[in-house]
Amino acid sequence: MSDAVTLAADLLKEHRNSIDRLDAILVYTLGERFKHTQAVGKLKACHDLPPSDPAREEAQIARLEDLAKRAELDPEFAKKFLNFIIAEVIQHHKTHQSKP
Ligand SMILES: O=C(O)C(=O)C[C@]1(C(=O)O)C=C[C@@H](O)C=C1
Repeated sequence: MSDAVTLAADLLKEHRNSIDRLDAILVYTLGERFKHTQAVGKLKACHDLPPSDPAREEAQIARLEDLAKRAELDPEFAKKFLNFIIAEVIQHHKTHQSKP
């Protein structure tokens, strides 16, 4: 193998190691987030509160778009990602509320 090919292979390996480490952080972070939203779901079910809170979501999206810009992440992607997670949380809340 030429030096250039070896170097490229080493760099690819390093990037993939970083990607695997960051994917693990994402999964553990999401796990932590879902623990909190599960607790919120129980509170909402106990106190007859609506599963979704559009005003809160609006504030969260605005904050995340700002963070994304600072982190050099596409703000549209950040928004879609948060909306995807929140939609899942709302489904969990609804499931809680439908249980007697
Ligand atoms: O903060 C709440 O009230 C939640 O239920 C949590 C959460 C979220 O996942 O961040 C989910 C649904 C709401 O519409 C707003 C936010």
